[in-house]
Amino acid sequence: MEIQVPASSANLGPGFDSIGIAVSLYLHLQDLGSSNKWRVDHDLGSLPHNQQNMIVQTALKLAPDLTPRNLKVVSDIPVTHGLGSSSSAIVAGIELANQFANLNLSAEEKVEIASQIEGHPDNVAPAILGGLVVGTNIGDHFDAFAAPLPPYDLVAYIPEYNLATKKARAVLPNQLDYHQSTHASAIANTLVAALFKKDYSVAGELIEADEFHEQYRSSLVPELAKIRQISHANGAVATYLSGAGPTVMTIIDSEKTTTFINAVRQDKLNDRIEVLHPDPDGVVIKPEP
Ligand SMILES: Nc1ncnc2c1ncn2[C@@H]1O[C@H](COP(=O)(O)OP(=O)(O)OP(=O)(O)O)[C@@H](O)[C@H]1O
Ligand SMILES: N[C@@H](CCO)C(=O)O
Repeated sequence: MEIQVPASSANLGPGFDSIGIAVSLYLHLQDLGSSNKWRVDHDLGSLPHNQQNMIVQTALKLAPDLTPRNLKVVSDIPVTHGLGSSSSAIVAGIELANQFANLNLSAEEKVEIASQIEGHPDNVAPAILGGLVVGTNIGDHFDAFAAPLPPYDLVAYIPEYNLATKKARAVLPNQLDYHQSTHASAIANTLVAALFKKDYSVAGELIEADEFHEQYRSSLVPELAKIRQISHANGAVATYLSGAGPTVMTIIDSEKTTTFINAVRQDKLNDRIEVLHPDPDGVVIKPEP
């Protein structure tokens, strides 16, 4: 049995902590059978190989008596880079418990549990449901709704350096001025309407009008301003900071992607670039090959 979880790109500008899209990079979790203690094979750097691994920790939160297993993780999702690596691990752990403890969780229950663990639904909800998702917590429960899939390429510029979400949240202000917060919220509300109406010209403008987080984080990610400028010159829909960064995401018509990437390279921006697509499926269970 293999569990496949997509990466996710959160915020889309003003959708801070509430909007995210599943994208075509994947974490694959293979079950290699039961064991006397938990073992997680992976080549993802310093992440734990034992019970402390976030995937196992999440599974044990749901099913504390789960029999230990040998697991293998293969993932294209860069860790601490703003593409939802922690959410992919949490969702894989929930699915692991779901499968081996026969929890029979519905998709809604998985979103609820994953959002409680992560604290906000913007990465976990698309990683579970697939596609573009808008959601938040109301009281003690989470609601999430799927919006139409944008028919564009998502070009991820992935700087080499890491940026932990904790560090990128620490630079945010403790308070926002009343008028600034109502305007920031109005921008986000109008973005959601434009996304559901598939008016991507207006949506692009609103994605770049964020007043919640990018201005505070931009000094941590100098590539954001540079790539935004290049994307404007190349007719992109919008460029935004993916999740907490440092990945910079550009939404662009596929016919313009190659020219845009060439322009990025000409500007001596030499880090990893991935041309991604919205993932419509979310977490998927695959039988043994
Ligand atoms: N494949 C994995 N297996 C186990 N734990 C993981 C895995 N990927 C990520 N993690 C955990 O998630 C942490 C990174 O989470 P963090 O929220 O800082 O970054 P991110 O999820 O990649 O970015 P963002 O939330 O901005 O999209 C890692 O330090 C590790 O603890
Ligand atoms: N909405 C979150 C996404 C990363 O977890 C943030 O920007 O901090």
